[in-house]
Amino acid sequence: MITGYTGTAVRDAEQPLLEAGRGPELMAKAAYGLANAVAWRLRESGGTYGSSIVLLIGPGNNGGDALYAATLLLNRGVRATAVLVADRAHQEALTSFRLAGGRILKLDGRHEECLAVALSADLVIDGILGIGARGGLRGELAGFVERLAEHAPAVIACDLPSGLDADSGAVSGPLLAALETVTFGAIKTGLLLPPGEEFCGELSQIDLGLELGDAELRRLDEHDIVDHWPWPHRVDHKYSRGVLGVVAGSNAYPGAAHLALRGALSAGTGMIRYLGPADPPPEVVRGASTVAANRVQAWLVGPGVVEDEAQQRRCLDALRSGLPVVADAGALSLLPRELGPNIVLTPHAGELATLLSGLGDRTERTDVERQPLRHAKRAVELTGATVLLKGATTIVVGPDGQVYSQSEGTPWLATAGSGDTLAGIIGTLLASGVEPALAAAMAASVHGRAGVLASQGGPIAASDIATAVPRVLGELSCLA
Ligand SMILES: NC(=O)C1=CN([C@@H]2O[C@H](COP(=O)(O)OP(=O)(O)OC[C@H]3O[C@@H](n4cnc5c(N)ncnc54)[C@H](O)[C@@H]3O)[C@@H](O)[C@H]2O)[C@@H](O)CC1
Ligand SMILES: Nc1ncnc2c1ncn2[C@@H]1O[C@H](COP(=O)(O)OP(=O)(O)O)[C@@H](O)[C@H]1O
Ligand SMILES: [K+]
Repeated sequence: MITGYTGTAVRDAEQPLLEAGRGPELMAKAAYGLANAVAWRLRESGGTYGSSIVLLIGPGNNGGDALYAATLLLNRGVRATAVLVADRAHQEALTSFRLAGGRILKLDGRHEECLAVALSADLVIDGILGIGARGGLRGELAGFVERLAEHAPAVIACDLPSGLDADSGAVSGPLLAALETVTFGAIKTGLLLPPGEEFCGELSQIDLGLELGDAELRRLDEHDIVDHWPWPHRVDHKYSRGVLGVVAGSNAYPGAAHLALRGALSAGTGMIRYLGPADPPPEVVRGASTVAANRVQAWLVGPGVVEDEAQQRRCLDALRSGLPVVADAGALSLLPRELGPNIVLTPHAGELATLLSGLGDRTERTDVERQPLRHAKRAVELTGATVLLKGATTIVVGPDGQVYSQSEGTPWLATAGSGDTLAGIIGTLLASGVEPALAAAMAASVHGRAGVLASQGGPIAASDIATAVPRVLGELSCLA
């Protein structure tokens, strides 16, 4: 499992060590880790000795880390130029850098020269701002970084890409996209959240020996899926594995029902009872026409439910049944005011904006896209439900505040019906008794992996995702 911590949590964890006078030791560890990562990249692109790096140095300790790292690299034969972008820089680190033979330039009005130097380097180290940043890059510096970013230089970010909000992943102003972000002490939550995540490149973490409390955010890996997936036992039968009720499809949109059912079947459900006008596949049992007359362990409601009163009534009945429910698509506009934590809502950014606006918080889709975690948390606060916000990175927030961020997918997953199969997988997990936030996060992970497996780099249809899910689970089961 990958865990994410806020900048504040990292600062708090550092505090006792700083008070004990161990600040220089922490910086030395951070710098050593950064220097190794840079050396590794330089070796990959032709060798360390004689190569050149340019450091963009801001006013705080982030710049200090970069300067100390460069001092180590100067001693290994790397040529290094520091471009000071603020009116001050970490003094001791600057002195070490200068004494080791580093060249120093000031940005101050000399953009053309600094740009030319940066573009001639093998690597640019972004040491402008770290967890002390407040807001994005501004003014003259923003203009310089914007111009440099247009040339897409090879960048390693020190702790985080400067201008990215360490806690939320929000991006305001220009940012240098990194090949790699070398982060210190703990992975900051903003590095695992959109939109900032897209600028981080590969993530590596340098251990500083900090004592951290509970993580703010988790990202499940394959071992977590193996540990928590409801693998069937030898003595299981279809009822013990869980029965899922599905209310999906309408006369206008029968296809969504098929995809949701295929998603649920692909994840290994014990049985499905289907309510709606579509013709279900042979593996699916037709349920009694009212929700109350069906014995199930969980419901999946909403895919393809549009302008169909009978189906909408069933969605509402399921939402009020007290059982775990995944509410997708059409069901998101039918929600009762009070929801419990065992209801999983699965909006994309546009649907979340509509949902929040309907609850009195006027929100545009772009607001959600700029700060997805904040808006997903707001939806949890207002509804009491578990919220899965879909996207290239899918975020799950549970009512107890647990946050998951899953990012296994491929952009080819952005295809009609893809969300219906995801809802099906969540439904199967809920029917098996998996706790809702974990069910949603595992489903997002497996859905993403299935997309990658089905795609092999090329386009996919939503049904291909469902076809790939059993293979993904088969491969994962080998790790068990
Ligand atoms: N605290 C520690 O013990 C350690 C910190 N480390 C490094 O220290 C960094 C944090 O250092 P600092 O607290 O000095 O913070 P930064 O290096 O992020 O710099 C913050 C300073 O930049 C200025 N600033 C803030 N927002 C700005 C903006 N939008 N535009 C222009 N200037 C802005 C302010 O003057 C602020 O004091 C971490 O990211 C990490 O790289 C590491 O050395 C490990 C140990
Ligand atoms: N760029 C992307 N990269 C990876 N996954 C994506 C991307 N865009 C969308 N997805 C995933 O594809 C699915 C799309 O769901 P949704 O928007 O509900 O589509 P539909 O309603 O057509 O089924 C979600 O699981 C989402 O996380
Ligand atoms: K930085």
